[in-house]
Amino acid sequence: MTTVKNTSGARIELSDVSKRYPNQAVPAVENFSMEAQPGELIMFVGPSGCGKTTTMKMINRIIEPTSGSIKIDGKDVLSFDPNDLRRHIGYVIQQIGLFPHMTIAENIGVVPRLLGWSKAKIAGRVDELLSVVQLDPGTFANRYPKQLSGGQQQRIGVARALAADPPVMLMDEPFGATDPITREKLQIEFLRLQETIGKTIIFVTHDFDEAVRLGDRIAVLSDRSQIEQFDTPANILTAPANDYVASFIGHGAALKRLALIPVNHAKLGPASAAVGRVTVPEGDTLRDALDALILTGAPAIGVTDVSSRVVASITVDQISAVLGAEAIPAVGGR
Ligand SMILES: Nc1ncnc2c1ncn2[C@@H]1O[C@H](COP(=O)(O)OP(=O)(O)OP(=O)(O)O)[C@@H](O)[C@H]1O
Repeated sequence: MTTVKNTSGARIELSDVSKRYPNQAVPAVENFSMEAQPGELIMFVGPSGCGKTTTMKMINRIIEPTSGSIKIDGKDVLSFDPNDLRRHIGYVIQQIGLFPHMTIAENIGVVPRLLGWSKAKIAGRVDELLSVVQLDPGTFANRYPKQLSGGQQQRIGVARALAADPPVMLMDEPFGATDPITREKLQIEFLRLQETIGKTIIFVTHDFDEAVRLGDRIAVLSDRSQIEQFDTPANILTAPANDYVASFIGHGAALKRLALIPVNHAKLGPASAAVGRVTVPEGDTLRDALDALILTGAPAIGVTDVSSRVVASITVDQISAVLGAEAIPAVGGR
């Protein structure tokens, strides 16, 4: 399960939660139960309309549940004042929602201002958060949102959600509107950030690859937010609970699993067997190694240690062996 890390997160418990919108024959969410541990990054993944967003928005009461209970660190969310609750839960959405007439610094400072922080404390926090999301405070603090790229705006959205250091973050397709390269960059940065902040995060996505890349655990949801499987990415890829989950994973489950396994988990060959100049660092994934082997066409490539010395070699067969009996799917599949 989840690796132990620093956490400033809270436990979230949803018990038997249902939501029926007015005049709807079927509930949007029916008897949903789940627990997220402090510091866990939980992905909700499922097709459009299955109830992911409704389920998530009930946690900060943007949508009120029809029945069931939701607790944060044991406290029922219905016992909070809704505005107070929302100030203590970071919220990041795809449309970003930055205020166009406010500078970046003012945007990030919105919640701290509402909480009555001093100007000096807010300014310090803004600088700190801009650095955390890898934007230079001197360059960006006084710009307006339209003077930033989409990826930069999305980083500001994350910084703003973190401003008051909330224990819980809700993220609704936060990187959905960015191009694939920016998206991957944001995902990697976000993972690095979560390593240090350890929030409890519920993250909604359509994209199974994103769920695999980011999640400590993934909830695969079907209609009415029914949980088809709730487990680690590796377990879901290795043993999908049913045909629904298997079809959601799609083709190339083996390749996705490779993206979770470091090169040094394979039984490597001697450094002397490496052919050509292309190498792969031992901390990279088997997916990276396979890509490099396919790209070069070499029978074996070098594996390097932290000081970039070639210390071993790796072949396609050695990668296959890690996956056991599973065959590696055709090149090009993902
Ligand atoms: N305000 C509303 N009134 C009535 N029905 C609604 C309302 N909001 C959502 N629904 C319905 O509830 C179901 C779940 O919607 P929800 O937005 O939670 O799904 P989702 O999985 O997040 O979808 P998407 O990925 O497309 O955002 C859908 O059938 C939707 O049409």
